[in-house]
Amino acid sequence: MIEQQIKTAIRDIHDFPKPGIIFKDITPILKDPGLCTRINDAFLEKIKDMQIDAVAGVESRGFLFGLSLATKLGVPFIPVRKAGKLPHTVNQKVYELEYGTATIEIHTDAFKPGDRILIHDDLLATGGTVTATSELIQDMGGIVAGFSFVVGLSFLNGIEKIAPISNNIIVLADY
Ligand SMILES: O=P(O)(O)OC[C@H]1O[C@H](OP(=O)(O)OP(=O)(O)O)[C@H](O)[C@@H]1O
Ligand SMILES: Nc1ncnc2[nH]cnc12
Repeated sequence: MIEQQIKTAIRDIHDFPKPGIIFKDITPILKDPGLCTRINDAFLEKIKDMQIDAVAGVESRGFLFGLSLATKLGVPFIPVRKAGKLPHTVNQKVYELEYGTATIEIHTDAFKPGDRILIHDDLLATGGTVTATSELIQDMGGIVAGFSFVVGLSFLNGIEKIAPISNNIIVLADY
């Protein structure tokens, strides 16, 4: 089963990037092309009835499967980047982190108003990053069609945070 295969591949790194955090390292997945293909296929099977016009992937680990999903679906990929990285004109959203704030940006011409967008990231923790992404997409006239994650940390209640935005939430491996 795909969930078990993902969990077997992922390694826990204790106290990274700071004391007390157990970091879910997905890089062993990337060394296994067969597993990457099965992850893509699992997403595609769950996404197929969502009528997606574009996939938005969140920097940086959201780019890994986000682009391959968009390519397989035959739709555009939208890079959602941290402030100052995108070269063309941008719209931006400032959001709260555990301490301080962060800013994400999307190119102003990344999609059309009314487009149905799947937001993809490698991991759902508190849901702060994808909530800010959703708000930015909605401010720009897009519709959040759903979310997809390789990993979910359900003890951080991210699903409760994002469910009011869209109930189409795909998590392949839940902790
Ligand atoms: O649900 P949240 O609490 O918002 O946390 C999840 C986000 O945190 C990680 O990204 P990070 O900021 O570490 O950046 P990276 O992908 O560039 O490593 C992860 O890839 C998600 O984007
Ligand atoms: N525990 C964790 N492991 C990997 N990425 C994360 N992003 C936020 N929390 C994380």
